[in-house]
Amino acid sequence: MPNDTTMSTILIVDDDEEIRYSLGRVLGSRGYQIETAGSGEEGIEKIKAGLKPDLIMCDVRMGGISGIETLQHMRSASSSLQIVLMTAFGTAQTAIEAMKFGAYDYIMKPFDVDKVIEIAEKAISSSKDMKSANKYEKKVNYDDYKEGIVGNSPAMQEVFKVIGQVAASDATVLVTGESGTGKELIAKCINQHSLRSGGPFVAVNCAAIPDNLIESELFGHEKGSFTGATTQRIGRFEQCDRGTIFLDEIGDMALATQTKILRVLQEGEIQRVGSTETIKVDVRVIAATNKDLEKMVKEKEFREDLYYRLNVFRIRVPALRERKEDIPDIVDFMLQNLVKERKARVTRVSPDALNALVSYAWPGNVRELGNVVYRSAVVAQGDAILMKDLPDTIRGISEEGPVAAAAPAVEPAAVRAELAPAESSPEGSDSPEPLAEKGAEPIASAPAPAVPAAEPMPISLPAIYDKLYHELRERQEMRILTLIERQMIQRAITETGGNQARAAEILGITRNTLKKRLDEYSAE
Ligand SMILES: Nc1ncnc2c1ncn2[C@@H]1O[C@H](COP(=O)(O)OP(=O)(O)OP(=O)(O)O)[C@@H](O)[C@H]1O
Repeated sequence: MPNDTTMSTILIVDDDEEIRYSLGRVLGSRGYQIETAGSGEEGIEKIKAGLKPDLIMCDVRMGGISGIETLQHMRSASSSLQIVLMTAFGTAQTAIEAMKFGAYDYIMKPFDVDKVIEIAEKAISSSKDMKSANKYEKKVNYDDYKEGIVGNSPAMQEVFKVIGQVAASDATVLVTGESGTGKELIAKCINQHSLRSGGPFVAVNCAAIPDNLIESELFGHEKGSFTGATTQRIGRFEQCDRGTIFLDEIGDMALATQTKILRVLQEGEIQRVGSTETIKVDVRVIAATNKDLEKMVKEKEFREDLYYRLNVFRIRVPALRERKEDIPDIVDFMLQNLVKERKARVTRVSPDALNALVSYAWPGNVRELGNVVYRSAVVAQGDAILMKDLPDTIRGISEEGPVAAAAPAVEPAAVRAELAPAESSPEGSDSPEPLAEKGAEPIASAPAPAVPAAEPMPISLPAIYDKLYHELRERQEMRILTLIERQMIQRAITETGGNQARAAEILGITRNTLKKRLDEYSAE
């Protein structure tokens, strides 16, 4: 007998009286209160009349409106309702539709009694989690954060004060902090509040550009100045005349280029590569680094004079683990953003999931948090992220055993926003047949190719892979899927140091399939 089923009600919607009876008996014997309806319309009427089931088990094919239509109606009536669809005719289309419109699960008739009970128990427990997440109110007013920087912690308030002090001046600012803490956001914010806000803001990641190209990138070049310079090129400094240039990862800049940056700061002029002509530029420089520049100066890896020039004002952005109290607000802000920008249906986080997010150490800082929130919103089935939707590392489960939390969790304050339309929300789905085109078994893990602006993510992302699989198959673009699959396989091989058994395990395919694919690639 499951725990605490006394208050749990299951509504069975099926036009087959026998199914209503037998399912009702099985679930009733587990202590659930059973309600039945002989059609989708009758089910909807019962909900309208005030019935509040914890779970609806609904047939897909019925006389009158279909199970999918019933699901859509009921979803819009209550976001925490869990709905399991049942069918004797399992097609890929129906399964995809069911999950897309937010079914908790999809089961085939004839039923395996144990399976039905297991699904019902899980769905009801998930419904309870969602209800408990319901009482939380929206934490942040999205429109108050036009700059996209959220943070009420004393540490971030200090950062905001310095931004306010330096913004209006033309002073050079050095922003320091670990990767993903929001240094670029802060640079943008300084620009927005400066007298140059109408001018261009150009960000250059110095670490991403090879040493031999960085000067041409920053200062431009003349035609023929080096092999490959077939046309004249205007550099970033010239492009952002009267604006602000953000030199990210300045600690990775070669000493020769550092000298030229110093000249811009001192003289306000540049020379294109291959030219002796000096060009005046009016550019404010904001630089950022996650390196210890003082140490680099001591070790003669960074020019001391440039360091002093850049360090006129310094903003140190605290790591996320130093301002855990900001996490609920940032999560709320990110979810509101997902609802707004991507029509996500997830608007909340259950208290225990939020607690786990707050407890985690976030080595990748806010960027990592953003990736986790997005990933979890994709796999979440209702309108709330639950504990089960979080990656294992955040839940404290890793291959090495539980992950130590960096600091005690703050009181879980959670997040709530207005209900968003569900149509184009990110879907989680149990793909019935990924890789079916090739007659192989599904790959259950993937990087995050469906997330345009996201950063590199762990490779175990079944829901995103599945979503992509169905979308691409619908558009008959299996070639793209093949390319993605290839990337996944290569990444798994690299990450496991060439261990095929482990790579196959991560990818969720057999070793034979992996071998077959690798043979195909090497035959090309
Ligand atoms: N306080 C914040 N509130 C909301 N979102 C934030 C905050 N700080 C950072 N982000 C988000 O986190 C991501 C990383 O931020 P950003 O690129 O500014 O970090 P960074 O420190 O410049 O990273 P890197 O050192 O790798 O260049 C971005 O998507 C940004 O919008």
